[in-house]
Amino acid sequence: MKLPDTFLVKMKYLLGDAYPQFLQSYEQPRTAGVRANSLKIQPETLKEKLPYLQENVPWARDGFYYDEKNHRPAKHPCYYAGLYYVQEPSAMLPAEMLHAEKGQRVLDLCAAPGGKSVQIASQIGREGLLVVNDIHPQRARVLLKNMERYGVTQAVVCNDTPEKLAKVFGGFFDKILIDAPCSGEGMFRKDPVMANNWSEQEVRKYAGWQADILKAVPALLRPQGEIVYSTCTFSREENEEQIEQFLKQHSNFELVVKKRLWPHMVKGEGHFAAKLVNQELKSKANPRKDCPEHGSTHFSKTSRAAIEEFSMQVWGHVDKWRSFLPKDGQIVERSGHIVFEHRDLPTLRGLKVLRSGWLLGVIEKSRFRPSQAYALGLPKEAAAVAVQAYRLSTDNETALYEGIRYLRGETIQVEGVQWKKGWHLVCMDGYPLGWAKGAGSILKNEYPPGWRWEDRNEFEDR
Ligand SMILES: C[S@@+](CC[C@H](N)C(=O)[O-])C[C@H]1O[C@@H](n2cnc3c(N)ncnc32)[C@H](O)[C@@H]1O
Repeated sequence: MKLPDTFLVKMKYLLGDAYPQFLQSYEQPRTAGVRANSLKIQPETLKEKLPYLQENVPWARDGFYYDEKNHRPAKHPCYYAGLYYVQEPSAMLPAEMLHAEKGQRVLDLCAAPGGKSVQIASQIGREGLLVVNDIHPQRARVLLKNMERYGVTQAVVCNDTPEKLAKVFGGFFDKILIDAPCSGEGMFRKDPVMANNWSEQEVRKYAGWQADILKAVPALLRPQGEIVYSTCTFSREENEEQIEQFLKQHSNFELVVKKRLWPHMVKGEGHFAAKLVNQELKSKANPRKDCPEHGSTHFSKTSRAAIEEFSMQVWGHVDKWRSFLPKDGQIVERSGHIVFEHRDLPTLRGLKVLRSGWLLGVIEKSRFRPSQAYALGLPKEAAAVAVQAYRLSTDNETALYEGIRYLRGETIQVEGVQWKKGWHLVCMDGYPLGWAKGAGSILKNEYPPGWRWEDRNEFEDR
């Protein structure tokens, strides 16, 4: 692999005696990993489903290595059910270091495509509130889809600047992850194109962006709150020097821990992560909004009746749909969209928001049409008690192929089976996968076009 000369000179200076081992690491294959989505499945159960998973990633409880030459985990129906994320093992470190707790309010500031966001979502569970943001509109859309695929029900997906977020979420967050855009030196083995694009000028450009992003962070954090700053690059300008500069400007912050993952020392690519804590006990400038006002929202009688009719079809009871909602929130209706929103959410006016909460579905001609996000955010129990369901399994080749046919959008027909009218929940191994509509001898496929099984997969992480 050809690496830029100036990069090698810098690395030699940075690593000293360890430089030859570092160079040797480029002769080794890159590493690949999968992380169980513990919102849906425990890592041990996932290992039973994907027996080719190897040992645990040492710094990530839910992460496993796998051999990417022989296996493609993203080509499996359970991947479409959101049971796991394909993620480079070192990229699992920052969210692990952030260590968010159940019920906390967390911001993932530079979040797309969302590998770390999904990891944080598992930590805070269905009681927490996760705001994820990315400045790039197209990447923010992929981020939204990933949040939906992984069944994150308590998320707000934004596409705005850190400064604008700070105006709305002053002093709001318990924890913030800043997984900054960077020159990607740690990813050269994974993505050699990045090595071709590297220059010292690029490093300086990213360092400037990182400093700008960090400026907005203190205003977003509550007193005693914590942040993790991370990159997948080696340069001091983008790592230690950013932290030093930040600490100089904000004397109330303290560095708690700093970690580098080197490809010659661990089984993973290069990464940097540092955790800082805001020592302030009280902030007058940014009082935490504990009593948020909600915008004018309503849930009309017609919409309620429509969702009850749907609930009757799928679960045999008009009120059953309510039992699958998280505790801390309310149903809101905006322009026919039925959304479950977290109780703590402030007014988001002025922000570019792609989604605030869990989109259950839309009202069309007085009928409720469930969303794909609704199916994937439902707990396993909702599939177990469904009275109208198409239950698929990965147990044998034929059943597995049936699942793939559903994911490709094909109409379902099973010899001798008549499907009741109305909505059916399609499940894979007991996990919700999507919706279909009964119509006598056929089950009409309602798996959305933008989500279908394709050979190339836009969701694979870097
Ligand atoms: C390293 S990537 C994030 C990877 C992501 N955390 C993950 O684990 O999937 C950095 C992201 O920051 C975004 N970005 C760049 N400048 C930004 C800014 N000023 N504010 C917010 N996001 C920004 C980029 O679009 C990019 O998606």
